Amino acid sequence: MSERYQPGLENVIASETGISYLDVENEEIVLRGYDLMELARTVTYLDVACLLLDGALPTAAERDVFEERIKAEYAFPPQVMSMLQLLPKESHVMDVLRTGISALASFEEGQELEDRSKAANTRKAIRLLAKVPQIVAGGYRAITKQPIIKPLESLSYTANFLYMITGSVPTPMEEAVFDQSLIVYSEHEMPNSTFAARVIASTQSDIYGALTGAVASLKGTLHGGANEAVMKMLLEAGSAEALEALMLQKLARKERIMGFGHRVYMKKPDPRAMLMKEALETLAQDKNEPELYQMCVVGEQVMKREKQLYPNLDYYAAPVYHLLGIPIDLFTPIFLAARTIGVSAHVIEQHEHNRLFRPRVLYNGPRNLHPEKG
Ligand SMILES: CC(=O)SCCNC(=O)CCNC(=O)[C@H](O)C(C)(C)COP(=O)(O)OP(=O)(O)OC[C@H]1O[C@@H](n2cnc3c(N)ncnc32)[C@H](O)[C@@H]1OP(=O)(O)O
Ligand SMILES: O=C([O-])CC(=O)C(=O)O
Repeated sequence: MSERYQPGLENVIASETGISYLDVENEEIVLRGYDLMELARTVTYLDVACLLLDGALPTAAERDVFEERIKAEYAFPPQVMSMLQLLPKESHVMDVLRTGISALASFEEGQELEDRSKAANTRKAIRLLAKVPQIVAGGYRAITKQPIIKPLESLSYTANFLYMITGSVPTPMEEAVFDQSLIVYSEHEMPNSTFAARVIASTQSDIYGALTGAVASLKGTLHGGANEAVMKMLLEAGSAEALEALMLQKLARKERIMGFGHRVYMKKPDPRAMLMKEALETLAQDKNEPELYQMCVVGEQVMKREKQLYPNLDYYAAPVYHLLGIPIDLFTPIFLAARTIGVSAHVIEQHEHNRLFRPRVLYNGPRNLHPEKG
């Protein structure tokens, strides 16, 4: 048995994969052979979803068929939505999402839930693509006692997702920015949530269980939960000067600043953050909110100066979502909705080339104790 122990499994190779790889040295996020940043600038989220599931980019006609397959799965079990409506309004939307995804599993018919074949897992991934955004938007509306907005099939997948959240059909520019954010959130090699999903899938458990585990992982502020924390910090500060002061106070108290640092990029920029920074600049101009962009840039400079830390995706995705009129409580759930396809691809791969995850420990507890007799 290897005695090498890496706390947090830092730099440990946990799996072989053909899905994605962070080539930090060359500042490239490789996604099935493509550069994620190039994909985000040139194709749509559904193209990337197809690429993740099938291993190849679709033609325009194939992408249309894929979109139709998703829309054909828009029908949502009313029992699940009624159940979500019973949850207390204080519930975290990630908990609502966890409950909703878990409950959806019970509505798979026949042997479908237990079928681990690639074809069956792909069908379930497509159903999840259709239904997870409805749990995000509808679940939030359910607990906040707002009317639930049903999907509009005449809208694109991405425009409909935003429409179900805000109640307004997005402008082409809003749709494009939101779509780009979904692409950059879609897949990222082996983050904690994907690892959790693969560990669960490795017992031959089903895709819903694996995704439910990923939701629980992604909720934490050291992972997906950071995007909500970022927006709260930006709103609390309210101006560039106040943000600088707030960050310095937090750093003096040895607190972490959400949206900065990354286990893999470490002291290098997260390319996705830079793309969202561009999107924020464009959106801020369009919405006549240049101060928000300026404030974020100042925050970035402060962290570079004080800690040599760069922003991660969550730092710039948060203000983008804010300007799109999305409530903060939905930021992390949207991350999960976008990541559903990446996690699904990993579950499919895990089931196809499975070996049970079962590591060992470095035991540091006592030994040779005995219960007292009598
Ligand atoms: C899309 C995503 O999920 S990206 C991640 C989103 N999460 C966040 O933004 C949360 C804030 N960031 C962090 O907490 C960390 O950078 C993590 C969890 C993402 C990565 O952490 P790790 O790889 O475990 O690094 P670790 O926690 O060992 O930090 C290394 C050093 O950098 C410091 N550091 C790292 N991130 C931050 C931060 N955001 N603010 C302040 N200091 C930080 C640590 O305090 C530590 O300093 P020290 O060596 O003086 O003690
Ligand atoms: O890779 C990670 O550890 C976290 C992250 O950025 C992501 O999941 O997008």
